[in-house]
Amino acid sequence: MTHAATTGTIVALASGGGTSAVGLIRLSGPQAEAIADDACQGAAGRAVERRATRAKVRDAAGHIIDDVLLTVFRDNRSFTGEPVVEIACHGGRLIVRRITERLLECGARQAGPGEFTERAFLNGKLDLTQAEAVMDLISAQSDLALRAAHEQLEGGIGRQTEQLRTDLIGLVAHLEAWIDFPEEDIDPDTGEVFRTRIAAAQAGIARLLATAEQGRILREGVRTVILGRPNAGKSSLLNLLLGSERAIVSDEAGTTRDTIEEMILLDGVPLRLIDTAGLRDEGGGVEREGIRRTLREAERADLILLVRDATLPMAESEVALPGDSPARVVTVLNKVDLEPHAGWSGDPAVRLSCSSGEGLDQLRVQIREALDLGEADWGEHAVAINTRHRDCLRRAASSLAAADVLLESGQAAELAAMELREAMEALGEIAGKVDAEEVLGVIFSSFCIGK
Ligand SMILES: Nc1nc2c(c(=O)[nH]1)N(C=O)[C@@H](CNc1ccc(C(=O)N[C@@H](CCC(=O)O)C(=O)O)cc1)CN2
Ligand SMILES: Nc1nc2c(ncn2[C@@H]2O[C@H](COP(=O)(O)OP(=O)(O)OP(=O)(O)O)[C@@H](O)[C@H]2O)c(=O)[nH]1
Ligand SMILES: [Mg+2]
Repeated sequence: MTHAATTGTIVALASGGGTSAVGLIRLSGPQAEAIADDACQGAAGRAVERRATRAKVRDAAGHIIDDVLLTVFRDNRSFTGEPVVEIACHGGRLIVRRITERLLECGARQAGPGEFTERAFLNGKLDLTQAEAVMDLISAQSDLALRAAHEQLEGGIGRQTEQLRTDLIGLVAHLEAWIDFPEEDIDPDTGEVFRTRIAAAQAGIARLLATAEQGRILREGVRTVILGRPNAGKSSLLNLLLGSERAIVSDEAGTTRDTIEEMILLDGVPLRLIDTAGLRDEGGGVEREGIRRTLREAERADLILLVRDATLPMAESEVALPGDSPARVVTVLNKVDLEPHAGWSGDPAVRLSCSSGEGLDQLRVQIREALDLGEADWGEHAVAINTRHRDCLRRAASSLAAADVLLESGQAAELAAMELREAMEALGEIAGKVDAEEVLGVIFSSFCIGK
């Protein structure tokens, strides 16, 4: 989102950029209706609000640019919370360009990235987590990701963090009143009561933080790295899981030189599949660089599919996994359609033939099990925080921990109050609501100081 002051009446194409049956151009700002009237001979002013109205957009010389449907949103009842006019035109590139140019000529300016949503935020229609959810909705690649984005758009995360912040406001108010007005008849809660309330807030933060991993998976996919010796069938496995011939497969060892990434859905869970260069000790130049990249991917993996060749004895590189990756591992014995090597030993999770597809269902089951994505975690109310929320929550958690230590020592109430305010501020950043006046409001309304 832009952070420049957002003023004036902005215009932008709201629909996709290519050629389509209909394109949607949005105008938002104080002059939206007047500008649309200029371009459409008063049709916007005559339109009933929120009702599609037929109109013609004309250029300065009076020539028709297009036959359109206008929708006028008045009294700030709109997505952005300010006057909006939407123009549904024919979706040709030239038509869209000419209409946009005409609206610019009539006094609109081109919107910056995210500026409509930014205005919705500034006008209080959305909090920051909801604005982020709009972006998540648009980029969702799976039904689960969509559901999580909808949950966030409904205000789930904003509500939860605001509740935590409200609890802290009460706590800070109480603590500061106690510090500032020791002679007043304020119930001097003992440090223990304060600390119990801090512990409750910490538990709430921990619950939200625990969804970060799920949020990352929803947004980026499970990093699934396909490892194995050259020619084991790694690229064949990528292609099989994808259902298309994405990677080059050949009987020449060392075919894949650089990593290849593709997203797939496994029972609705997004996996980012990463095909790698085969691991072996010899080889030089390009191949060695390929192996270096493979090792780096292995270190960052959530899941490793270790592909072994059933027709060969186990190689040195297959005995131990490279590095000390924390990833789950599923061992796949490939080429089971061929005569197995007599000396093959081990207990693979899956016996697979990339050539025939035999064992693919079993592989899916094993991946699902290795990921341990219980149904409950991915159910209806999938709240999943993003990295910005995580960073704010971590800051809040460390301030709360500091406040707790100070209160435990029993003598640094002022410092503890400062830490609590820091925690509140960090929480407030999540929904974009930071307001120091609120604490004062609570002090004076609930404690009647100076009566
Ligand atoms: N034509 C069109 N379709 C769209 C959008 C849009 O801006 N225009 N949206 C853009 O993302 C999404 C829908 N989101 C919207 C959210 C709020 C309001 C709105 O008019 N809010 C008013 C009135 C509320 C009501 O009557 O329910 C308000 O909040 O005051 C409109 C669309 C997807 N589809
Ligand atoms: N019979 C049989 N051949 C297979 C199977 N899977 C792969 N192959 C063959 O094995 C050879 C190597 O397959 P690739 O998928 O290119 O192997 P890779 O692990 O990606 O190899 P590099 O990229 O060189 O590391 C090709 O000739 C494949 O057709 C299988 O299940 N059965
Ligand atoms: Mg390959």
